[in-house]
Amino acid sequence: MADTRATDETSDNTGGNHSSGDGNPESREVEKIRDLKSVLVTSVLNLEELDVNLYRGTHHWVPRSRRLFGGQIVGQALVAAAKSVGDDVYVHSLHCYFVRAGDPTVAVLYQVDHIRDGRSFMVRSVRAIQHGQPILICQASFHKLQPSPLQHQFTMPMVPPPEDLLTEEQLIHLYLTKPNVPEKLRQFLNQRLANEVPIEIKPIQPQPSLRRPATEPRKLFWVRAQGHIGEGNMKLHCCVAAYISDYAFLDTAMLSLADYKAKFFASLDHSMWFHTTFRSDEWMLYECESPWAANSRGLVQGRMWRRDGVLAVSCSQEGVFRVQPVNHRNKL
Ligand SMILES: CC(C)(COP(=O)(O)OP(=O)(O)OC[C@H]1O[C@@H](n2cnc3c(N)ncnc32)[C@H](O)[C@@H]1OP(=O)(O)O)[C@@H](O)C(=O)NCCC(=O)NCCSC(=O)CC(=O)O
Repeated sequence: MADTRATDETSDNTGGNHSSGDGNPESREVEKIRDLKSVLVTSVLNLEELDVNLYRGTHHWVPRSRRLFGGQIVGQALVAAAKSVGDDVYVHSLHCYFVRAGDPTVAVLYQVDHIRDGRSFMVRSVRAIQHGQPILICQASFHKLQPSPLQHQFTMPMVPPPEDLLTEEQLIHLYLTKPNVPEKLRQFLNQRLANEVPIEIKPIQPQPSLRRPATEPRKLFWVRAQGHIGEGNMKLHCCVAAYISDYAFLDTAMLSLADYKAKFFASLDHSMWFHTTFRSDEWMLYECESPWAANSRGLVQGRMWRRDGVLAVSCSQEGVFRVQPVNHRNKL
């Protein structure tokens, strides 16, 4: 299982032709959009400095739950923490609790505490605040680069390259061209299309219908930030990865249960470990699995792979799930 190649990349696990664009007008349109600077950089993660160690963040996309997207709060908290450290240290891990639902109608304040500045490691604590109360507490630790001969990593799963797969959006368009799509499902899918989440996803095994069988709680998809970010700013790529890592992650735990839907679900905590350099605006394979669920909670673990097979980020999260049976006759 272990691959001692670790961070020195040479091969590409996905095979296939990796040139972007296939000459058709739709692909060219997508490439044009990709030339625009990512909204994650221009707006979502662009915090306003209010005072020393105090920042304000605003929102771009809000999920259907009408509570703030957890990835946005974690990403913004990491931006605030990273502003308080020098350019010679990089975030290597963060650990957060979502203690209250975020209110999408007001901005979020981020207050940074300097916990410790050591010789190799620096630790920061960030509180995200709305209405005078914390909605998230986050500890982030930063490390100087200290190369070592101790190196290993798991091997990236073999999957088709992103160029051979359709985006979620393209899959939905394709599905909607079919005759006899139930009205409720059509409405649901149209809502998905209206979603302005600044992330692109290409599922490895798409599930086109709401009515899916119970499966192993594991899924794989290619993911990247929408728009251009560019090389060079590793701090920023880590903050964008924090945003991305919470999207479509927690529902992995629901895959083992068919014929139920989550009446209420929310992430309780979120942890990340950053292993090496990567580009969050380039395709990364997100491997998500849930080793356990019971007692109205589920644990999910994720690995983000660079497409050359290097393990870039590991994540884990526990969520609360209140489920109820789906009445298919009414829904479809
Ligand atoms: C996790 C918490 C809800 C825990 O708070 P409480 O202990 O007060 O909550 P609670 O359990 O009493 O209630 C939560 C909801 O469950 C309902 N509820 C409670 N007991 C229940 C039961 N036995 N059966 C069915 N439902 C029940 C409540 O009415 C309420 O719904 P109702 O509220 O409808 O009345 C809170 O800490 C919180 O909101 N944290 C923030 C979580 C978050 O926003 N994470 C990031 C976004 S999620 C994300 O980003 C992932 C993603 O979207 O993919």
